[in-house]
Amino acid sequence: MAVYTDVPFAEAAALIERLDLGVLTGLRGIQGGIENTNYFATCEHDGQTHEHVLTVFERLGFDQLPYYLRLMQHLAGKGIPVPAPAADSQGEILHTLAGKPAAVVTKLRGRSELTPGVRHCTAVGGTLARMHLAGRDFALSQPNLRGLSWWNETVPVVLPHLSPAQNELIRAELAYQNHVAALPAYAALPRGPVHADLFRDNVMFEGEALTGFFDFYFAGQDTWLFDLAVCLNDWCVVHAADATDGRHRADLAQAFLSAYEAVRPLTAAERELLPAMLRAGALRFWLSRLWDWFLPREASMLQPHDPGHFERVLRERLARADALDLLRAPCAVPA
Ligand SMILES: Nc1ncnc2c1ncn2[C@@H]1O[C@H](COP(=O)(O)OP(=O)(O)O)[C@@H](O)[C@H]1O
Ligand SMILES: N[C@@H](CCOP(=O)(O)O)C(=O)O
Repeated sequence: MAVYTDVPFAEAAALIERLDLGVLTGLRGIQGGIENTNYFATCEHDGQTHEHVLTVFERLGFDQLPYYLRLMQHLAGKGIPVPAPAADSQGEILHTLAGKPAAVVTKLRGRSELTPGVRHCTAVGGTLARMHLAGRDFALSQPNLRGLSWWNETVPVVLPHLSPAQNELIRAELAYQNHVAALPAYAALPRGPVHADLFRDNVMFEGEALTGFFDFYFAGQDTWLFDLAVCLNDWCVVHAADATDGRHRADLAQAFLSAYEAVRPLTAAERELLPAMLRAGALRFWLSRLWDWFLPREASMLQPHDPGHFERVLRERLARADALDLLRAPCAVPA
């Protein structure tokens, strides 16, 4: 559980009232998450009980946050299932709590599915493609702040903590990703606002029905293919306690890709660069997990994710050409 900032109840209640969300009756720190402080806020409004999520942003500042919150507002307005930020009477959706930026968003129903099946992957793949298309006319722009520039800055910071073999792997992969980013095929990739962290724990389901994507606070302008690769690395792998090496599961990967392509078929450049982006997705999360592990912040309670998992995923993507061939195979696109 990550609760970096203890929000006084009275301060939260005043914000809830200002947002016309009723009377705050409960405020519970949320388990899970590593980036921000999150609370469930229970409110009584017109005799009904509603739940919202109150987030205090720990690393992101007032400059970057409008992008994420307006993106959620934009997507929600287009019917994509994402939490909608609550606005005050002036239309402002970015607020201040305990001296830090804060937001209140709608709580999604259901729970995350950590051992997804084909139907879950189908639902996420299709919704991801719809989200990409819905983001095309979003007016604001902000780079993916955990993209290549950040990798170039952060690899030297974590290098002193790595073994010689890890050192060699991460430097080689960084060099490869810089090379890929300079390719004409990379320049040709379609792009727009992407979630960039759409892991299993950032999607809610009721049974097999998807109720929404959340945690947009790593979103940014990037290639749609990178977003897809991040998902394939997390959703479509063997989810077993004894197999945490990131091997792809063909049925899940094909279901995810088919559903995605039923909405938006991949371009030739995307097919060519999917293996490179799968590696990029693995590097991105290996690096951020190393950074969180070796350079932790103060927190009331904090469980950093295991960096070793994404080191294994990266090694797996490098070693198993057959897994990449599987993903490059043409997918059935309904007429
Ligand atoms: N809009 C939401 N609806 C329902 N639950 C949410 C919502 N936002 C966050 N949560 C809950 O809070 C937990 C932590 O949120 P998350 O955004 O992943 O935190 P962090 O940004 O710190 O990584 C999630 O696992 C989920 O249970
Ligand atoms: N998904 C990332 C960590 C980001 O944390 P989140 O709880 O905000 O998704 C990872 O698994 O390393």
